[in-house]
Amino acid sequence: MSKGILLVNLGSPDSTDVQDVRTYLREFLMDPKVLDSPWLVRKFVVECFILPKRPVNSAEAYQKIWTDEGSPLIIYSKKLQQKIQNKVDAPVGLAMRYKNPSIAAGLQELYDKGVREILVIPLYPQYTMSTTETVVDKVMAVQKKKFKDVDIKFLKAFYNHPDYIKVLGDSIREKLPLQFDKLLFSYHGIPERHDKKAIAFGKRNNIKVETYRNQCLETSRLVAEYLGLSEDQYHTSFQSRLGKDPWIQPYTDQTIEDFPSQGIKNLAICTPAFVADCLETLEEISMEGKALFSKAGGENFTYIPCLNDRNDWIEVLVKWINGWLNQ
Ligand SMILES: C=CC1=C(C)c2cc3[nH]c(cc4nc(cc5[nH]c(cc1n2)c(C)c5CCC(=O)O)C(CCC(=O)O)=C4C)c(C)c3C=C
Ligand SMILES: [Fe+2]
Ligand SMILES: [Fe+2]
Repeated sequence: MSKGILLVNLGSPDSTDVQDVRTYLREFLMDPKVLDSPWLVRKFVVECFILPKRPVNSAEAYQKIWTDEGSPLIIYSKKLQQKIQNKVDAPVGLAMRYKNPSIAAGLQELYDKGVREILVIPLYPQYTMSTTETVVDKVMAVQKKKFKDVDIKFLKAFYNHPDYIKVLGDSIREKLPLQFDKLLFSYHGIPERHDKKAIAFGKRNNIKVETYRNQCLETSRLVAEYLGLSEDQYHTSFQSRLGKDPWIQPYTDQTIEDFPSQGIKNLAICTPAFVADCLETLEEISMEGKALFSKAGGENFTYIPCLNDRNDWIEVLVKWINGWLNQ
């Protein structure tokens, strides 16, 4: 049976127009694995409280990072796909969980090439319901509807995989200034409730489930160990919270604001929940985070880019893919 690969990332709006941002946010936030309240409550909250105003602010934020070629997240994901395609002997597709290119289109393209066995690679190092799980749900729903004769496997979360830790560590070492007071690992946050649900699921099914927060802490610990950093040289925090519910802590914005008063004036920051630079890294951290730090009295702020299309990252993905292709 012919094998193929589907890389899946989160997705971006089709353009920075408010209306395109609104449709993107509607699809994203109506996902029950993202806003996990009952459908009617979710619909009410999204349509009445979020969609009237947020798309205007989000569109403005997207305009700051958008390039002539489009959204950085999509551009880096396409580069990743092309570079991997040049190195593996099987079709490599690309899809986004929200908006375009859709998961249905990605699967269709592979199907049209005769592929009947697919390895889906959710481009998220850490597993949680709003990352890997929603990709699995969507792929399986489309498979059930349109591609019943296709066998699908998923790459596991790789937050602690030695190959990933090595490339992440190397990418950080290359950009880490000689003098820095703290290296901050800032991960996308999630509501605390999502981790509690994961724990409850583990207990019900008598299996060990690592919370998303613990996976993030473990990524930081392993990278720090790889780089030979002591505990007081690095810290972990969580960004991008939405709504009034408690999200996993500590929060990145508060952490950045508090650092200068603790004598941390030279800050380096990396964002390992994202394999590709995107709105959350380029605008929220590299621009807004830097401004917050400087306003609070910080002096030097170094943003360390995501893995994007680095050659060593491509080599790792190619190694994992070949491992599956040669099974
Ligand atoms: C990397 C992991 C991510 C997790 C976990 C995650 C959870 C999560 N996100 C929202 C709400 C929003 N996130 C937004 C942007 C965004 N989120 C991720 C990744 C994760 N999200 C990425 C890569 C991006 C950037 C996309 C891009 O086009 O560059 C946005 C949109 C922007 C905005 O309006 O702020 C929202 C909204 C929730 C509620 C959530 C967990 C429940
Ligand atoms: Fe998000
Ligand atoms: Fe954000």
